[in-house]
Amino acid sequence: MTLSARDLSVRFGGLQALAEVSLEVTPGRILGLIGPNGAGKTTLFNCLTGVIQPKGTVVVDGVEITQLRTDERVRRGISRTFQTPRLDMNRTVLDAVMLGYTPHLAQGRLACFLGLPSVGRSEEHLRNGAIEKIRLLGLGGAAEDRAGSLSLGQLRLLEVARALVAGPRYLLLDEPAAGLDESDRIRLADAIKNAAASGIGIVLIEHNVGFVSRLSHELLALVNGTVVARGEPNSVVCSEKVVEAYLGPAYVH
Ligand SMILES: Nc1ncnc2c1ncn2[C@@H]1O[C@H](COP(=O)(O)OP(=O)(O)OP(=O)(O)O)[C@@H](O)[C@H]1O
Repeated sequence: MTLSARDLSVRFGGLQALAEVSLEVTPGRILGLIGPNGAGKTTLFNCLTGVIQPKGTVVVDGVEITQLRTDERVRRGISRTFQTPRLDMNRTVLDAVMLGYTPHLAQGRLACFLGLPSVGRSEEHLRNGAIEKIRLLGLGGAAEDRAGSLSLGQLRLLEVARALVAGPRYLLLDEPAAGLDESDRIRLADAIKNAAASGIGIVLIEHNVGFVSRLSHELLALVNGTVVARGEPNSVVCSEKVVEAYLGPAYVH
């Protein structure tokens, strides 16, 4: 069981946004993805989720999915959040989170997805599942509020809840901690750890190197579309190329 990308390359005109990038994440593991602005982190997520068709291959649990559409990849167990939350701000928080079920509903596989004998009971199960995730992310008091009334940090938490209701085996989080205060950051960290402990493989893009290092089993560092370091978090953070990318050559000994 693995989500793996092999030799992904993407060009935007003259810009090499990704150059032969490979990664692997297995159930229960957290892979942190770091790198300065423009390094290619979101582009890599776009390749894994089908927003962009790269050169190279993407394989989930032994099945190549490189040519599959985004919704088909969700049904194969890959969910994501966006750096800038993509939400209808007029919906309630609960309705927005319930949209996470949509790819499963579209296939009429809901009863199967929920493990239910009949679809008759499914609406209640859907709501309960969504409410559980909303509470987990600390938004329980806001379930019936308009999404538009939430802060940007809370909208990011809402996106995590929405991604979780889809029942992913692999969860891709694009800067979920940006703009969160300390208590929300702790709640988010707990939710990520719990998701991993439940067997979900997680890829976490994060600029806060301390936050991502503490949470991740492994880090992968990208600079200008190229992998410059990967492995145990402390060794990646201290590696010459990562220090140079973040602080400049003057800081490299
Ligand atoms: N659709 C696009 N068309 C042209 N260039 C793009 C497109 N998407 C991304 N880029 C460029 O590709 C490079 C990588 O962008 P990407 O958003 O993947 O970086 P990132 O590491 O996620 O950065 P950040 O941390 O700022 O979000 C950047 O130079 C960006 O300007």
